[in-house]
Amino acid sequence: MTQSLPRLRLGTRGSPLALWQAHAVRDALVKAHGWAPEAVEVQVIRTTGDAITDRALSEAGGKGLFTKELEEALLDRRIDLAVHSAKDMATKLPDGLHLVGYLPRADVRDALILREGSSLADLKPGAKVGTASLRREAQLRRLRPDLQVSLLRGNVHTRLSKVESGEFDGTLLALAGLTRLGMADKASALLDVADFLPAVGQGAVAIESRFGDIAVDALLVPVTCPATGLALRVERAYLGELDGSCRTPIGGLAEVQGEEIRFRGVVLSPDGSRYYEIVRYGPANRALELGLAAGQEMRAMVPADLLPH
Ligand SMILES: NCc1[nH]cc(CCC(=O)O)c1CC(=O)O
Repeated sequence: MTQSLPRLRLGTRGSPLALWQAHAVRDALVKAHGWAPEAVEVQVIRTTGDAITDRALSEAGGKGLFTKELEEALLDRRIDLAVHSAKDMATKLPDGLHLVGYLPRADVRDALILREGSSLADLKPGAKVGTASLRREAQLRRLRPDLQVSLLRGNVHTRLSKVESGEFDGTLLALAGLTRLGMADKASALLDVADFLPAVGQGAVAIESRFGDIAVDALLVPVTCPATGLALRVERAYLGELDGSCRTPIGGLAEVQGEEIRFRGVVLSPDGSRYYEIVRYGPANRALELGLAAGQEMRAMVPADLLPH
């Protein structure tokens, strides 16, 4: 019997990181279903976020910049699934789309990449650190108010080369991204989540589909990681209660331990001088409620100049 190929079209951005993630989803699907590799086609779609390289993404409109064109392709039925870094996704998805699968989450920590040295303490007073993330900037300033933190955008390779060339003394990147690119050895230090919380969704690959496309969704059942899905439900509910516009430094991490979920969230002033933290526990079957309650509690605690009320 001949089969019409491909069975499934995956949409992805074209960055090396995004391609790695899409291929990981393809490989998992092919393995789980015993398909030929050609059964899953990876389609590269350029997004607005890929075209903007000269300013902080928070200034260019924040979340959604890396997903809009992929979501349009999904809605137009040009692809069947979109593969994303969960971290890059807005908390509100367009009508008709939902997240249906998650690969097992990688290490969630941020890595510090230094020109010289092996810990945050090795940066000299006044050293220049580049990042485009408000969350990383604020947490770094909180720990080291003496550092000069400035805008450094671009893909992982660009950022690393600006540290190597001496333009910056250091930068921060998600360890998960470095690892996927085979560059985990570039990490000079890993920042403990106890004093440096990752972004909501960091380290997780999320798969989006059209609502009601149950035949497609069913194909993801054997590849999706339930614990990662629960953690992301908590984190995304928390973030959704707060801001979503990317203009406030926000961190959040849910950890599933058996039947229980532990969530910790932080909000900071951009200069790191003000710091608000919340820790909450809840049963795994109330993940959404846990995230919503954490977000509401945080919102009640944070002054209006940090979070528009
Ligand atoms: N904002 C870009 C982005 N989106 C996801 C990752 C890393 C991979 C992940 O967190 O899953 C990165 C790079 C970075 O922040 O260093």
